Amino acid sequence: MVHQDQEKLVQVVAADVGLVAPPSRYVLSEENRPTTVDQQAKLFIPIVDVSRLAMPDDVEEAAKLCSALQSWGLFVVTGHGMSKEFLDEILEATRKFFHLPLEEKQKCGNVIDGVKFQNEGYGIDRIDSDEQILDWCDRLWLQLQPEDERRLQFWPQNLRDLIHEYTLESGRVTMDVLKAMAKLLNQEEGFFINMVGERFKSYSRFTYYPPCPRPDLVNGLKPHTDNSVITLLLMDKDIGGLQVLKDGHWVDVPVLGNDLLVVVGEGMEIVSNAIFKAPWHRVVTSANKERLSLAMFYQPEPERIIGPPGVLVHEKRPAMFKKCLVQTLADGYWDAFVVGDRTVDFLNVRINAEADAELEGHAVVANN
Ligand SMILES: O=C(O)CCC(=O)C(=O)O
Ligand SMILES: [Fe+2]
Repeated sequence: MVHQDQEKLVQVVAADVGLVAPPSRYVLSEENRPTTVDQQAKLFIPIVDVSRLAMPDDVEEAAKLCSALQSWGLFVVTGHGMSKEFLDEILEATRKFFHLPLEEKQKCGNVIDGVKFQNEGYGIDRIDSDEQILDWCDRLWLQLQPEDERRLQFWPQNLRDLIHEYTLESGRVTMDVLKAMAKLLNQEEGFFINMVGERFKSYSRFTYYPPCPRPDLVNGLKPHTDNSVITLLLMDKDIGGLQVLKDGHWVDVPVLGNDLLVVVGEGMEIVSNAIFKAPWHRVVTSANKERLSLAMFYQPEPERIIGPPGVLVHEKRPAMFKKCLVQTLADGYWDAFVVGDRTVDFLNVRINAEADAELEGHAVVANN
């Protein structure tokens, strides 16, 4: 059975004209409210031109990538080769989908026959208990790759061709980033790509954040790290909301226009032996504007066992994680997400946490 509130769309809750405050199910306890931000740091969010990363002699761009990954775990991507028109079309089609009548959207619903919850499809994230504080967002979650495993019945008609094309384009950008990250570690460019395997999985999460009468009381999306090797994020061009935790302070990620954002996921943290770290991030809402985002998550083949590779393990940097089946990480992610934990901690995959803390800022990377 699913939780009784599992089919309660936030968009429907938010549409109540008399609503002056969110229902208690969404209200965070005082200490967890998203009220404090570091106003200065956002000016320093790193920017990397992916088209330059492919140039073997572009030492400057590789150095920027290196510093971005080590200090933030995310960076703004320019030079990705996707046109403004194409990205606008995706965002517009996404907006159109979320503005469809509820019955239309529910044709892609993620609660099957009122009794079974699944990740794939349109709805809200999984509810496990009455105590769980819910996020102020609805989302459409789709599996994109491998292509022969797509379940098109969950793909909205108006988005199908666009999603297909965007999968190809964002896959290209992701592979370029993975190649450049491998080179930073003095490995050949296929190092991470081979680790994810040919039949790697990719998923999209289209998230819709309705306006909230009291943004100070709720999470648009709770603090989390991503279940991916890397995530490629396309965000609303009109309004910000994403925040990243940097050195213990929440920092606003600015509106990026046509630029994308790469976020390191926990999978990368494991396969880089914690040289690259997955940042905590969250989304805050606005009182008068809706917001959209589209995240693409890349994960290794589910039957693979991943762990820190031998070449990145040595006396000074012992293995920071146990070996783990990718499918176990993927399943554990949702249990961890519900309680606001990281998967590697929730599943006890982390070892050598102390060694990791000591090595902070002393990662071994190439200086080419
Ligand atoms: O809405 C956003 O900007 C971020 C979404 C996100 O973090 C996610 O989908 O994992
Ligand atoms: Fe995320």
